Amino acid sequence: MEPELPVHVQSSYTNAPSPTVIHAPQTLSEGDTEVTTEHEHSEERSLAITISEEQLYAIAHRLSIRPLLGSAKSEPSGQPEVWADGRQELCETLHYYRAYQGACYSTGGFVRGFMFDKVAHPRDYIDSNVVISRAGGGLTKDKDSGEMKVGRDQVEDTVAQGLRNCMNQFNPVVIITGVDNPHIPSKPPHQYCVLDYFKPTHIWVEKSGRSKIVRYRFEKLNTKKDSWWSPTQKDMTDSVDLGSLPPPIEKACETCGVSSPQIYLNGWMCLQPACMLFWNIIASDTKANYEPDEASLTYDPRFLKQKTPWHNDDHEYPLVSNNVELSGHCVPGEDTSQAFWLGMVCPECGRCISRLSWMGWECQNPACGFRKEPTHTLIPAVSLREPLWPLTNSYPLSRDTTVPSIDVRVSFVHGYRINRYSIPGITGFITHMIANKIVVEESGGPDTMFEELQQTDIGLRRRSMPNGQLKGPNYCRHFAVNYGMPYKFIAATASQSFNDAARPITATRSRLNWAAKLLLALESNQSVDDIEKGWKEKEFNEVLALGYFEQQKINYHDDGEYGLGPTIATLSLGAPGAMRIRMKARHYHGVSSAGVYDDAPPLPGCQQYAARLALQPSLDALKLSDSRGYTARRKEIPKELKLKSSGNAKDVLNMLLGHGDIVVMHGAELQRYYEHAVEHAGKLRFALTCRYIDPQSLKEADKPDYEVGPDMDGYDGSRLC
Ligand SMILES: O=C(O)CCC(=O)C(=O)O
Repeated sequence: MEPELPVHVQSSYTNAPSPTVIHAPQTLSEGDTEVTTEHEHSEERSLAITISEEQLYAIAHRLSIRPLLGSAKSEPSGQPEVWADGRQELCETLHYYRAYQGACYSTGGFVRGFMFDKVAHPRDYIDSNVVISRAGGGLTKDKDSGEMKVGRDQVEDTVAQGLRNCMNQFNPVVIITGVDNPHIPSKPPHQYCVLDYFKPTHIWVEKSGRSKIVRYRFEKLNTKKDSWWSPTQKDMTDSVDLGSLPPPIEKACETCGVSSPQIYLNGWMCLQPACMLFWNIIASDTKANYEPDEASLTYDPRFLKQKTPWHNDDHEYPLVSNNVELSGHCVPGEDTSQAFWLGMVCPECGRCISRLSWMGWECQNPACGFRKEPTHTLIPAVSLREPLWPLTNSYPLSRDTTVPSIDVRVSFVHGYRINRYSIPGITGFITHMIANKIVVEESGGPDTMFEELQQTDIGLRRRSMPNGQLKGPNYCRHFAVNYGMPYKFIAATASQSFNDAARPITATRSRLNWAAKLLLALESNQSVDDIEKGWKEKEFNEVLALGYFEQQKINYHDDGEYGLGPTIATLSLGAPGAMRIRMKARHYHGVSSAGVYDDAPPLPGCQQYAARLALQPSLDALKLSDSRGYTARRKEIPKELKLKSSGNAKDVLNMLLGHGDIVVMHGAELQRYYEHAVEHAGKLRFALTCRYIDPQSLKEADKPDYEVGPDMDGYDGSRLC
């Protein structure tokens, strides 16, 4: 049976300090004795509102009717001003929601935004103006039903404290709904839709099953504005205006003396979790106390529909973040600052758009063609000079730091200081070639390359990560483009031919071929010419160019994919980057995430090195003689040696990569056991890395449809003395 359409209960009882106009709810008769409130205003008729319990139940019933739920929900009456199809684009774009995980985003002690999606509590509630939700966390999967159930007691945490700060200081928070939110009254048109600013009004503790849960109530800040999410086919929840009913009952507990509001019509309960009477109703006749039957709990409409006055009621705060407007002055670094790679809200369709292209934003909504390409102001290479570390024609000073076990050998060749590092237990080396003034100012060298890369579109884009954990598309943070042999680096990168490449790409290939030969010659006490022949056969045939705006970085990774040559070289251009090297967690701890001992030989510097080294021969022997015993032993060792599997190894080497510096890593073991990460503190940096990729290692489908010819640039460092 279709529910009867409600009579609208209109306007405006509030507990506001300002004079209040009361209109009696038309459905309610006067003269009942249950609840009576009196309000006066000089020009309004003084009126006593009385509501019987029966009438309250009738209203509560209407408020709880949701005629259409699930896929049958009605369309929303409006469209969200801001929306997103993925979590990353949402969090990169909105200043009030940067929580990649979890429901709440808070910063500096204040909650800024909440996302309510699939995981909801049955007593959660959303209408056009009020949201009631359970605090996040503490849910576990029920073994039988597979449903998420409350598994442990919740207590007020930092989120609740952040909400209390908002309540005390009148900071509204933004609420966002996910498409799977079961309580949103209409069908959200997109994966994530921003509702509006809300006032947190109440935080309290209840019981659900055997556990305590923390709950929040929010009220829309600007009730004059239409709520786009109210359904076109009106439901009953909006039949009562906020503040049109008498205020909720508030009572002090006989036992603990603390006051609590009445949330449910079933009866008043003390909401102090430490009180003996917590979550107990006291029967009016017998005075016996009892816990309510959860299924029968019915919101008290006076609690639900109260209006909480705030000084900034009905104020408008922006839902759109980051307009990314340039100042109008030509400021180097302005258009590569953080704001210029964060997302922007499409001014045409409201979608949060991540900046995926080096050139600018392109709205990914197929129905919208919006693009924005800010003008780039050149960052001159001379502006990279650091006054406290003057660049001279002498051999540069080093700013690299290591742990004591790392061996460093220093030499000075062709205008570079060459810091050669070796790591105990690892065959191979890491070399940092630190450029002096002659190197960076060489004609066509680093200074020119840095400026050319800013003036040419080399095809840099943020690449998608197919195995990302976030809902919707996932992208690397930095921009990348690959030239020459195709290389799958974290994310698949469409490659381009050297034939069409901008000069800095081919010049880098040639310079890094020379640098690698130089270092290998130094290693083996040979001349570069001696090295030449062997090298030429497997010279670098790929350049991966990475571009980083302010605050973009590359996290720890290795370059040890199948088919790569043993030598990898990177030219760093622009802002100085910090390259950090550490042992991979698996080798450091010696334990897989499943708690099984990793049988790779231990390396100096790992957890329990001596003990692990001592047991290695017997483990190796067991592996050959008794595979069952070997498997069992690998499960025992972590407990026996008390190996922890959490956390990461400390960095063993930290190199400060200046403009024009080169890093060469040589040796497969280095990539197998160690990983590296780079971040920089400036406005713009490029890293151009060369590898040899064995064409035979590529699947037929991955082979390029162009020829990757030899390095013809012939750079030989001869202009560097
Ligand atoms: O210098 C950089 O930015 C890092 C380059 C890098 O690690 C890589 O291309 O694998």
